[in-house]
Amino acid sequence: MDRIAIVGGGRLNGEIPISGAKNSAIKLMAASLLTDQPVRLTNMPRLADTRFLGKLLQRLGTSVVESDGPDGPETLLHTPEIVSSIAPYDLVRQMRASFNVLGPLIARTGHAKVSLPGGCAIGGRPVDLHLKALEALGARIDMHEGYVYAQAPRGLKGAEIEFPMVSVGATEHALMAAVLARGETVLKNAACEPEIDDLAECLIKMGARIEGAGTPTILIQGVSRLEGVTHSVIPDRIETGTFAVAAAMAGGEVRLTRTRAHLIDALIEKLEEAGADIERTNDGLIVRRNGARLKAVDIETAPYPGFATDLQAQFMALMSLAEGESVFKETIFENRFMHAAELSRLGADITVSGREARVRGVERLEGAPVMATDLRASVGLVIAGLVARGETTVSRVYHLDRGFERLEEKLSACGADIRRIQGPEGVEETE
Ligand SMILES: CC(=O)N[C@H]1[C@@H](OP(=O)(O)OP(=O)(O)OC[C@H]2O[C@@H](n3ccc(=O)[nH]c3=O)[C@H](O)[C@@H]2O)O[C@H](CO)[C@@H](O)[C@@H]1O
Ligand SMILES: C=C(OP(=O)(O)O)C(=O)O
Repeated sequence: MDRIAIVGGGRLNGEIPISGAKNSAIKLMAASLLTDQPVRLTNMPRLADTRFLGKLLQRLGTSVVESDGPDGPETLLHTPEIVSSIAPYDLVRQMRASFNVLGPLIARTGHAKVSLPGGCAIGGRPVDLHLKALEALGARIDMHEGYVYAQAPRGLKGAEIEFPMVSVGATEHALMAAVLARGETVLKNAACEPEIDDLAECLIKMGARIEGAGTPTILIQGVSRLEGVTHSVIPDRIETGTFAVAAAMAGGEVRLTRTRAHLIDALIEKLEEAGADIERTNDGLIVRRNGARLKAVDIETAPYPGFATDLQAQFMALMSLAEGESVFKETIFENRFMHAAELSRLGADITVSGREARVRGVERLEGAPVMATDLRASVGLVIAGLVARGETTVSRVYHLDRGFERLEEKLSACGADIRRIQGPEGVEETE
């Protein structure tokens, strides 16, 4: 099992190119099942999650070819025929987004058997909204022994679907299924995350008829088939935000490139309120902090364009050294404060009560062994390690590898003292 060791104290100075968004790439990969033509995804992040999903797609009949193109890493996905409509437990349990193959499989073949998903353990994470949306589109759903069985022998039919709460995954799932359904579908109270816009943009290029993606109401006119496409994955806003927080934490000056500052407006507002200096550029942003201690600010997570729950752990690490007390309210997932206990091992002063955490800024953190509990929590610990005195070792790095491409390399290039300690060969720990 690999660990990451960080010796804290140095500032960060330099440039970090941002990769394609994990949470977009994996949905786009699933969407490639909707056509029998080749789908070329450029600006692809190379991550454990994209690798896992590639394995699942291969099982379903997709050829998956990775290469390096002029715009960085590419993946060519081609599913001339669905050879299996079964997504087995072993390939779905590791990552939530694997479940999103269900809709495309039903849309393409009229039936599917997909294991209930895994993913970060940050709350109950049911899939009822996904299933209700598919039922509304005419699929018959049954559940046995951890598997969802879906049937729509005469194809899917457009419907009006109003989500009782905002769900990124359910919105994407309904969108992917509705593009090949007969007639019109209206999605109300849809999620507005940039990854949904990215998915819709790709589907439109494939011939889908979609209006309103990125707003709470999405209108879809079903078409009978989709074409192949070349599509560049949107920059990863969570990686962008993570490095922005890391720079604000360590101090110095870091230029984030190949990204878009507006994707993290809510975070930028909070970083500025805390006292960091942010400059928006044509291809990203520059984050500076020279000397002065940051001030405590409060955070409440919310669906986009609100403060992203996927940046909450990183910001908590930042606030652990700020002057004053900050209150964190986590409104999306009921169990997403597991990093608090690990940050406390480094000397942070944090009290968690239900969905609220109070962080009283301390003068310094001290390095210690800590354990990653989920993807974003683990990078929050790395950020804390960047400033903690002495060495911090983060174990269970497989969480980190799900969503951060070449993290050590990118931080080292800015002067961080960070290295991976390889675990014994042949031992790959999974969730
Ligand atoms: C792979 C991916 O893109 N993951 C992201 C996606 O997760 P994911 O798509 O799983 O998150 P959702 O937006 O669906 O979840 C939001 C809330 O809705 C609840 N819910 C969701 C579906 C459902 O059928 N029933 C239900 O009750 C969830 O438990 C949660 O409390 O959006 C989250 C919220 O921005 C991010 O933290 C994840 O990084
Ligand atoms: C929670 C995340 O991923 P998943 O939904 O796959 O668990 C994440 O990307 O932060």
